[in-house]
Amino acid sequence: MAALTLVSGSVGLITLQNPPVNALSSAVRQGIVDTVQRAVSDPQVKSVVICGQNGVFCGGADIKEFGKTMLGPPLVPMIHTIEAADKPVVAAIEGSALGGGLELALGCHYRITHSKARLGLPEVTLGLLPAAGGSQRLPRLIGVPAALDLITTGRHVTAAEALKLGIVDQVTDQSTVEAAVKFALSVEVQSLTSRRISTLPCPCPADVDALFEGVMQRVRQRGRGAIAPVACVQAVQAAATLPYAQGMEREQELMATLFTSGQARALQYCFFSQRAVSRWSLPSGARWDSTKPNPVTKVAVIGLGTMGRGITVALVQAGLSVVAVETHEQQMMAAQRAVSGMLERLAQRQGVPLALDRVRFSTELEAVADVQIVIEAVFEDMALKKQLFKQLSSLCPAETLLFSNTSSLDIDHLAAQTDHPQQVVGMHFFAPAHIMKLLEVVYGPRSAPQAVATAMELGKRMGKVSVAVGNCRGFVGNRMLMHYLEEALFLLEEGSSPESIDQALKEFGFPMGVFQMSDLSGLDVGWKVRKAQGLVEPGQMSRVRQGRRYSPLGDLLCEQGRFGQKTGQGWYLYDPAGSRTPRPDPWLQRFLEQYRARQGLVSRRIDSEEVLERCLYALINEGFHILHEGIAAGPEDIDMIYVFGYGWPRHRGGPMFYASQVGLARVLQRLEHYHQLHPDVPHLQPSSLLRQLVSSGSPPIQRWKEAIRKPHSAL
Ligand SMILES: CC(C)(COP(=O)(O)OP(=O)(O)OC[C@H]1O[C@@H](n2cnc3c(N)ncnc32)[C@H](O)[C@@H]1OP(=O)(O)O)[C@@H](O)C(=O)NCCC(=O)NCCSC(=O)C[C@@H](O)CCCCCCCCCCCCC(=O)O
Repeated sequence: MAALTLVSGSVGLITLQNPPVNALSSAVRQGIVDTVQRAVSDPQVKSVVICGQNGVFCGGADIKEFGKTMLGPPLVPMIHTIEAADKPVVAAIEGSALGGGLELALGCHYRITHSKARLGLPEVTLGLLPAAGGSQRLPRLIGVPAALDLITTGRHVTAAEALKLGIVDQVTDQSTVEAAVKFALSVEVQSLTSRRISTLPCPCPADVDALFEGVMQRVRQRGRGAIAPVACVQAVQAAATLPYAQGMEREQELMATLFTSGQARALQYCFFSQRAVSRWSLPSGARWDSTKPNPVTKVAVIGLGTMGRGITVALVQAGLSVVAVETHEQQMMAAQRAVSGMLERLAQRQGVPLALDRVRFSTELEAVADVQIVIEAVFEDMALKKQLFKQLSSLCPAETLLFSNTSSLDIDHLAAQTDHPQQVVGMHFFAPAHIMKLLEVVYGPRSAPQAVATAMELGKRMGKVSVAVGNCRGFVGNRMLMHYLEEALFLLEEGSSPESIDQALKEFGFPMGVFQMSDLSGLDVGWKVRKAQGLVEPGQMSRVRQGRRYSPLGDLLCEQGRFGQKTGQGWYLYDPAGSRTPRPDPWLQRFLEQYRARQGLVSRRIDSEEVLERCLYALINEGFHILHEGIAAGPEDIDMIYVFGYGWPRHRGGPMFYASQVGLARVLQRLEHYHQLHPDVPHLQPSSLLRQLVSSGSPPIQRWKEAIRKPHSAL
């Protein structure tokens, strides 16, 4: 909806009314068309200001309408009518002007912006392009290079940058609407000829062809198979080379391809899922909207290795006071230097004051006695963590929350060491903890809802996408990953190579393949976990352990001291040790040949389809088990964990969304096929939830939750 009022005697003020972000739903578009028509034909109105209700100009087209029958007036002619008006139209931008919102503002003759507003054309992040004239008007207004940057990255700019680029005409710290009304009064009699952006020529640099070639190459590389950035470049190219009307035709043509694509559906699913996971619920029925988090100002971090340092930095950046504890003097000094350096670099990069005074370093555990939350980040060793939780329980007041940064250890065992198990929650950060967006918040059966609410809120303050998950071995992310890794090893045994497996996964859209990833994180990490599980038998080649197929390949490499990048050798060669560029290793090829010969394995050719099916469907199948057990509340939770923590290509929506796009029946059929071939691999046996969903007609992903009847903790 939109309302028209007359202000200051001659200004028609149009207010968009569609909370929370004034998205351009069909009703809003109709409201704009009606109010603009009334304002233009009203002789009392000499100029027009368009603003948004509640401090937000407009968040763009209503994404919820995509995929449905489009009703109401279309955006393009609506914006053309505004631009063609013979009375000056001023956009008063507060909060956000994004996507169609900015396109609407570009159709206006002037733009006045509040200093705290953000502007941008983020359509590419939704698998689209700015198709309400944005791809044609923005380059005409700010030039091709700057427009290419904004449109292909979707990044938001501040009001100050928007002014510098020439997107807006004025920035104000005061009331934007008042400033816009004043401005409108001042331009009522001025000519509008040079203010209609669509009529302007598109300023191009001399080497425009080379520019497009370079940008196209970059977006293809960065996009890892995403089609929208490529279409964005093509649309801007049309602006640079064609008259406006033909450019618009090209914009619409490119949009038509994107609009119905699977990638757009996946990216829009990610947009809503990212927001949905903050609305957590527990099997007990406790929920985000009925549980208040504790107020938090001071947090302690114990253990200042790589993870502890990253967590400390993230907390300081969130504005919290931090007590950072490392009981070994020398390690504490090294950590202090490292954390200070990280904070200094971040302050410099972000142009904000250095906040070193918010961290106090200590070697005394007693220093944590007055904080509201303790985050334990010591070495991943159950005995060590148990002992620490026992100490913390006697040291801290009953109301202190005790969080453990663990990637796989049982939260219930840690809670059992304390007098107040309801205060214990797991916080699985991903390295580097001050950069990676994902946080798994792990609740046990005894965790209090308030403790979970506080952990989720803390994650949000640190800028994380926090996902609440139940307690089980590996939680959600690592539990699924285990089968992905195992399948990759089995494929090696059967004849594949690290290079061809990694290549297939990179072509799928992962930033790196499974073997490159293992080399980066260190092969010794998994080795330690397998040792703790009793799976490692030094020097042994047996391929059945604990009653199921097992590949000792990783253990054999570790026994040779090949731990990956840090030792210069792993699945690849790194020269010098610590270098990040993997090179195929002829030694490994010989080693695999000898291994297969000793095991009596006949090598066969394995294509990329099999690599993807075996690795990804094994991972997805575990996702269905996790959903069935209630460890994750819904498929969105799993998908956001994979998109934000494991490099799953966002344009494929996450593993569970991908399964829904491939078709559940197809996934089930392929799993059945591979399980028949490999009956000693239990993780290839299709989950009963998958079977149930297929037999109920493969409902859309939004309706899977209806099939999961009784969620519960696995432990
Ligand atoms: C705006 C924000 C920055 C605000 O952030 P904040 O943190 O304050 O709040 P939240 O993000 O939590 O959001 C609150 C709430 O609002 C929902 N929401 C936000 N934005 C939208 C939106 N645009 N639409 C709908 N809903 C929105 C959000 O989901 C939250 O609700 P929830 O219940 O989920 O908690 C921030 O929200 C933000 O960044 N928003 C998105 C901004 C954006 O990306 N905008 C671009 C939208 S796409 C667009 O504008 C496209 C246009 O360029 C062109 C459209 C032309 C269409 C023409 C179609 C032609 C097709 C032809 C094909 C024909 C094919 C054929 O059939 O042949």
